Amino acid sequence: MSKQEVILCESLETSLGRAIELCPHDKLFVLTDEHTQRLCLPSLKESGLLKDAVEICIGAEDVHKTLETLASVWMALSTQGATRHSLLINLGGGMVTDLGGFAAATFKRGISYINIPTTLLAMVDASVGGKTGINFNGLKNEIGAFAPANSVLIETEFLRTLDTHNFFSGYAEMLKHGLISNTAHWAELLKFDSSSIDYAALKQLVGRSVQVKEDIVEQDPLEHGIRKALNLGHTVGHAFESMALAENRPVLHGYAVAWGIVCELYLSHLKVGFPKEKMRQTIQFIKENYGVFTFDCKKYDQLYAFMTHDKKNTSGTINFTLLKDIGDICINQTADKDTIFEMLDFYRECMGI
Ligand SMILES: NC(=O)c1ccc[n+]([C@@H]2O[C@H](COP(=O)([O-])OP(=O)(O)OC[C@H]3O[C@@H](n4cnc5c(N)ncnc54)[C@H](O)[C@@H]3O)[C@@H](O)[C@H]2O)c1
Ligand SMILES: O=C(O)C(=O)C[C@@H](O)[C@H](O)[C@H](O)COP(=O)(O)O
Ligand SMILES: [Zn+2]
Repeated sequence: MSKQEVILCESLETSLGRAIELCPHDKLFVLTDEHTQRLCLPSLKESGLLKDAVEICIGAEDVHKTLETLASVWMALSTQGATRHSLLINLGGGMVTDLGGFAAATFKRGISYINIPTTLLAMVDASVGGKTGINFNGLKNEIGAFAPANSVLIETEFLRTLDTHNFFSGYAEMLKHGLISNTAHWAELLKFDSSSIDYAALKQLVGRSVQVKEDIVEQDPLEHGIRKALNLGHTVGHAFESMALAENRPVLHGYAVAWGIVCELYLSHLKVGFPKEKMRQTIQFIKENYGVFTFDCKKYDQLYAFMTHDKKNTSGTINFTLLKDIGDICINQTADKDTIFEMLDFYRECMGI
């Protein structure tokens, strides 16, 4: 898989002009969602680089990361003259870069695309590394492909319009990157002052966080091994997210991951000795900033069933990525049903539900 270019932009206009030049094309398309069309596209159009672009706009949020929305993007490309030599620019959060990336990967068996992430989560995680796809059959990212963008252009100025909930959603993936990298990065993340954001400092943090992901993806682009580190918190987090979708109370991805990290740090402590004090500090940060996903023990079997669909699983065994310590990653860890239920008991006890 070709290594993609990830740029922490000083000038988005300059970086975009160069990225477009690197992708010779016959027609240009720009995919936004209904919010990024209003909030992010106008500043991009001022550059003149998109003057001939065909705009495609889809509904916002994960509830639109569906086959129906994907088909609408395929239809727009097909009816508005896209060819195998056309170029797609995805301007949005992870929903847009996941769905748009998969649309690009599948239209005429694949066209080039550029990601311009506009949420914190997309900047540090979703837009990088080539995981694309949609939710299907009530399951997160059930359909998709590994298809990296040609270029990823990170412009942190877009974060100035991002609401607090979505800021913290992305921050959860940064916390995950801190936990899988080193104690200094983890400690820095726990003490960031989110009440009055220093955007220059945030840009540096974004750079460090996306580098953690880039380094892992470069070692294992197709998730045969160490890339499973990036899935810390997701075995449980995706089950929470799928249950929330099924109960029509959708939660932001990062919140599900944060609550999943509570569970999987407990499992890490129980099975591979993750230090209790670091677990306590991390859980305290999550409790203070992420609220709680509520369910009772009658839901354990359904959560367990969701976990059996996790793409990391092999031969029917639920797979977890755990930590012996910060930065000390244990992939391909398993737990029996009783232990998983004990983990869910711990979550409910420590989150007070
Ligand atoms: N492919 C990957 O490696 C990867 C990694 C992490 C998450 N994901 C996926 O990413 C999705 C979550 O991404 P997300 O959190 O970016 O959600 P999102 O794309 O739904 O964006 C969240 C909300 O923020 C709005 N928004 C976007 N940019 C904005 C801006 N600059 N200012 C104001 N509002 C803005 C959007 O319109 C939307 O309403 C999930 O589907 C998750 O599964 C994928
Ligand atoms: O890039 C990866 O690898 C990740 O696991 C990043 C995750 O934060 C992201 O949510 C990803 O979409 C989850 O992958 P999945 O294979 O569990 O769907
Ligand atoms: Zn994630």
